[in-house]
Amino acid sequence: MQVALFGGSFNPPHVGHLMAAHYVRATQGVDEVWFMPTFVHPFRKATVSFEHRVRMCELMCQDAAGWMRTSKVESEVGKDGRTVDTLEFLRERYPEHRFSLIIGSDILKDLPHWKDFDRIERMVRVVVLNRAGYPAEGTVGPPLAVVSSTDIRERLTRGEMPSDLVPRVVLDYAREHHLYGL
Ligand SMILES: Nc1ncnc2c1ncn2[C@@H]1O[C@H](COP(=O)(O)OP(=O)(O)OP(=O)(O)O)[C@@H](O)[C@H]1O
Ligand SMILES: O=C(O)c1ccc[n+]([C@@H]2O[C@H](COP(=O)([O-])O)[C@@H](O)[C@H]2O)c1
Repeated sequence: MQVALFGGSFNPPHVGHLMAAHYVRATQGVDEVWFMPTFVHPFRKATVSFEHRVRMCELMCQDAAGWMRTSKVESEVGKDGRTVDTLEFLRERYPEHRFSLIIGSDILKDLPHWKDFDRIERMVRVVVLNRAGYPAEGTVGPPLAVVSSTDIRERLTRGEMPSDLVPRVVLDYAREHHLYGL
């Protein structure tokens, strides 16, 4: 089975992530897309708890007939959240799967600070999505969705309800658990 891994903070997950997963499944020859919320972010990004972000991703995946999944693997690797270590762990756990890694073009600038990105490229196919506002060479597909978790958190802080940017089930969960000042 071909699996595309989509790591991120997902704080909260939004329609940009959803569109990206659909795009990859539709065009990149993969059977499944696995969202992998960060447990320890290598750059120490502050977020709501891992459990809340996992639950929001699970809710976002629930309509996708099984091909879109949420993995808690980052909490099992037991290191400092480096993607290369997660890939090693997954390859050992699922030797029968072929993995690829999805990243948005906004994080190309960070790659020099990643651990062993050259090794990652040797281990898996890296699919760089063309994130709207971050044009770069080597990306695939059209610009995707002007939406970010930062913008959503800011809107919520201002008392706006970004119901066109966040899946309804995710927003309902955030409201129920009083996340992001709701
Ligand atoms: N709108 C989008 N289009 C394409 N890729 C995206 C989009 N939003 C996020 N991504 C990609 O999804 C992955 C996880 O992103 P993340 O969870 O950090 O979302 P974000 O919206 O960038 O969050 P924040 O604003 O908090 O940094 C990254 O590889 C990122 O590049
Ligand atoms: O491996 C690394 O060194 C590394 C450094 C920074 C970020 N990452 C991964 O990049 C993914 C996207 O992160 P972010 O900041 O966009 O939420 C997420 O899966 C992180 O674990 C990985």
